[in-house]
Amino acid sequence: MSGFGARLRRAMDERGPLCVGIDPHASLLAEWGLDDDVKGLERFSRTVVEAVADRVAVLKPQSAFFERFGSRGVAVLETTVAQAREAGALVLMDAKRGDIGSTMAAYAEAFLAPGSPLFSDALTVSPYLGYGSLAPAVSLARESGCGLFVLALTSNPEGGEVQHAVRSDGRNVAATVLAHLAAENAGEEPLGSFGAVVGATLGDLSSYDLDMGGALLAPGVGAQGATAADLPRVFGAALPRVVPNVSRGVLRFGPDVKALREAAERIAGEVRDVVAG
Ligand SMILES: O=c1ccn([C@@H]2O[C@H](COP(=O)(O)O)[C@@H](O)[C@H]2O)c(=O)[nH]1
Repeated sequence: MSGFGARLRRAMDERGPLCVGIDPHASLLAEWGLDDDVKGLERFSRTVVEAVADRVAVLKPQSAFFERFGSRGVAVLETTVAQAREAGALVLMDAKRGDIGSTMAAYAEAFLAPGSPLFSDALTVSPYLGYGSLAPAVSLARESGCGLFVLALTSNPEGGEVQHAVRSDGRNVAATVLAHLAAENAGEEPLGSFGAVVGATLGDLSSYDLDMGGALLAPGVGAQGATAADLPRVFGAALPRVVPNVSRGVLRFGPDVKALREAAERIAGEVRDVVAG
């Protein structure tokens, strides 16, 4: 199996760069006419996989919405990951794990060790216990051919108080995370396996060096107010490495499989157009 960066590049080239989120909010379950229980969760997730897993590059289950139901919700998450991978999508597990190194090693095994029930192509992680605390996840990802997406500049307005904080060397925290990622990806072609999460909602990011060799997961398109048309202004020359994420902006069209598919294809088309210039 080739490394995650190479697989992601291939998927983006073949299918377009869109990532669709599987976020079974209680409000969406209700809108879909489903009960807010494990059966509703299972039906919701299976429907999203059926609608888009054979056509988008990446599916991103949001672990929180599955964990909400305890072990039975996590069992649905396991099945969802397996079904999505089987249908040909790369699965990015959005669990935003981050802890001291020894505990981080266990989180990494949960999601990135081949054969683990939640084995995924990539995992979102938080560097806010110090970038070095992620080392066990970086090394297991390398061994397993998986990827990481490290929170750098998140899409929420509260993120700036931590991420824009300026260090004693004059560089801010987010720029430091991006510099660590550039080092991880050095020499990896055509795309490094260590991506950054950078919100599509953030406006002009030209003061940051986004040329860090990996993909930029860009949440915020749709329900958080960003559009495909914003992407060139936000990401500039890094645009060909951007993987925009849309969750509610697609999911609100369910439960009809055709309507979900059309919504994803419409946004994928808009993204393709802006990337093509
Ligand atoms: O900075 C971040 C990091 C992660 N997310 C996650 O992406 C989706 C966004 O969902 P929408 O419905 O498209 O708003 C969700 O799972 C978040 O936890 C993010 O929004 N921002």
